[in-house]
Amino acid sequence: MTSELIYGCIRWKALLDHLVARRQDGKKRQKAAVQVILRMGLYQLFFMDRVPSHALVSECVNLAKSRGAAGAAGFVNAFLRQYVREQAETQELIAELQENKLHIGWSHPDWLVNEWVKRYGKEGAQRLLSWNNSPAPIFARINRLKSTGPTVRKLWEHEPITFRDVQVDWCDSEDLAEIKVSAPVHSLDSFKRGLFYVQDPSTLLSVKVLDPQPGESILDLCSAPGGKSCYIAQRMEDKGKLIASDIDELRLNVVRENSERLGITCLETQPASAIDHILAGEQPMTFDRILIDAPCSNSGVIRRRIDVRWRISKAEIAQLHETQFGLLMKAAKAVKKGGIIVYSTCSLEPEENEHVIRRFLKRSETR
Ligand SMILES: C[S@@+](CC[C@H](N)C(=O)[O-])C[C@H]1O[C@@H](n2cnc3c(N)ncnc32)[C@H](O)[C@@H]1O
Repeated sequence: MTSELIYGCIRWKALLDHLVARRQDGKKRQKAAVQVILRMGLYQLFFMDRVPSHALVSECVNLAKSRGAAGAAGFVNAFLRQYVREQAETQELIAELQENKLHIGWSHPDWLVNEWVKRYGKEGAQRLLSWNNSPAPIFARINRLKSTGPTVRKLWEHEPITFRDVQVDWCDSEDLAEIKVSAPVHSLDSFKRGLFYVQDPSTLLSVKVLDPQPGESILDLCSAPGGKSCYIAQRMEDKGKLIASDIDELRLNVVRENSERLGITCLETQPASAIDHILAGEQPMTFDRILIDAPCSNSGVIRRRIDVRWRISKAEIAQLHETQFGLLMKAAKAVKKGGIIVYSTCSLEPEENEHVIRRFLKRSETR
């Protein structure tokens, strides 16, 4: 309930702030604490059905009193009560905003919505915006290096976890399940024993395309926290050499923890600077296959990374394009003749995807 309230207020911030602002009569914004309390009240009223309206109003008033905004308690009370009375009209207003002012109605940055409407049309953009605002399920990938799908499912029957099978074209259905856990995932014995990894099925697609084979040498250039590296190791049957690299050395610790928990032995972590060093040598080491799971705006995973929409900007996307292009150039130096490079992002923006590839191919043609 608490996390739903926090996530919901972040997701729907622009719409909730619009509902606050239209009652302000041109006055200045509320104090930060009051604004947050109003958002929480409105979110519960319009998006959660578990809290009776009288209870949420009195909770918000108490919060104002206990959070140094006692002077605003009367205002919070009157403000929320008016919305309780006008609940039906406000629902209609929200539906109208979702049709005609998409960035407010679906609570996304204006510039991003404009890009998506241009690219996907209004209906396509609305579907994407609505998807981004729906809570994301949790998935488990079974670790075949330690167990099998049926064995792990049997064990789960004795743990606080429910599951259902998941079918995708690019993965064996035995390997995937959607899970609901009523305790922290890391407290489960099956998790501690490394029998599964929490991972969205979409993240496995680039590894399937990479098609790593046992005995090969593979470089994962941007590997932290290790989701794809660990799946690469599984597909290599833990045989061969897998270098998991990243610019962030602290996050490489997490790759090591994950790979140890999953019982992987073919993986070795290396900071990005070490890869640069290897490539600068007289006879640089080269790899059969390289994955570049590039740092990106994450505009394609806003459903899961709920704060991303309020952090990304056009300028940042342009900067990311440069980093992504640089990584592709680095991979080109490190791949064996006839080897394979897979470039993937979690972004929907062409600047981070096809524009990077086109620039790379154009440059390669002229060499
Ligand atoms: C999308 S995440 C990788 C997710 C990872 N492949 C997984 O499946 O768990 C991108 C990673 O790129 C790393 N990164 C950013 N700039 C980098 C660079 N110039 N060289 C190498 N890694 C970089 C970030 O630290 C981040 O961990």
